[in-house]
Amino acid sequence: MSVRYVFFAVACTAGAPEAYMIGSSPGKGLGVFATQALEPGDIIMRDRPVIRITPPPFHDGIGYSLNEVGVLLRREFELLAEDARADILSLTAHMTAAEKEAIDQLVPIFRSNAYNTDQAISLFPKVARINHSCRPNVGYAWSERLDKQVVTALRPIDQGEEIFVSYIPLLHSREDRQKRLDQYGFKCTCEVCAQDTAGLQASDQRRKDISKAFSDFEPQLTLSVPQSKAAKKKAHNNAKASIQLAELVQEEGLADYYVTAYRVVAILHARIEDWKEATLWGHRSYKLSKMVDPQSDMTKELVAMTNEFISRWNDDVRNRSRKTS
Ligand SMILES: C[S@@+](CC[C@H](N)C(=O)[O-])C[C@H]1O[C@@H](n2cnc3c(N)ncnc32)[C@H](O)[C@@H]1O
Repeated sequence: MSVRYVFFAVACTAGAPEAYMIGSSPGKGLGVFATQALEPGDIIMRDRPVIRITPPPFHDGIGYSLNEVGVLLRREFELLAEDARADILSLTAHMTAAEKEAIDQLVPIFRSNAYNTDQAISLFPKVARINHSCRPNVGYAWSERLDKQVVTALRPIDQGEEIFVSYIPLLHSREDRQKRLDQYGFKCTCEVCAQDTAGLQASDQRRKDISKAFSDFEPQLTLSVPQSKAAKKKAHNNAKASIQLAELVQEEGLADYYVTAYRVVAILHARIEDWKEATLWGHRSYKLSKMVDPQSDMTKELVAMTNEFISRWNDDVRNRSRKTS
């Protein structure tokens, strides 16, 4: 990838060199690029919020009152030092014609760049430079303990490759994804959206199939083992089909969804008491979940669940060896 790098704001402190730099991304303004080859699980950046607000009440069908958000933002902004204010005002924002005329552009800046962080909404000056892709290569998680947003590689990334997150849920057709991205004011030209018609149709179909499989499997995601003959047969078919789901997610390169897909495969194999496969997929899901957020409820659930599968697998092996001896 040939990119003309624009070096700026690369903090050079003692310790490991930064794994990223901010540079120009053709057609997308600025973007974030890997300064070294990265492996899944490598942490790319930890960024502290420059502004964090607890949002006003959310009104169904309307959303947040922009006036109320504006007041909260202005209050926080006024407390900041000059350079922090300049950082915020330099961020890219999609604005309506009326907003362009307005003196206060904090709301559109926040809307285009902020992330949900537990009960709050936060603006991170470096994370805000990460562009969107419908096939992102990094994940992110808010760490209350560190007071930072942590960005982690989800798959191998080459030196110089651009880092992409996803701004939207991805299990939708290109047309539907574009509708959601309209609020950011750009037409997505990521590697998925830039494919030819045949490639796009295949991608849309895969995402539709993945989404359908997730909702079809949802009611089956309990750890109780089916008892009737018919239910057992269905559970075997589901376990088989869940492997196809994991393969489909991998084929589409949806690294954001690996944890969820592998968890489904693990649970559906537990329902047919295939403890070896349940353990294998449970481990896969856990490892990826831990990379992005070691403290998340999902990671904790996967530890407990996979340990249960291991213990069942152990029992199975012991029982079998008792029978044969
Ligand atoms: C959160 S900012 C990302 C950083 C931004 N490129 C910058 O220069 O500061 C979001 C804005 O980046 C641009 N952008 C992000 N992803 C893009 C994409 N896939 N294609 C085109 N523009 C994109 C859009 O202008 C969008 O409103």
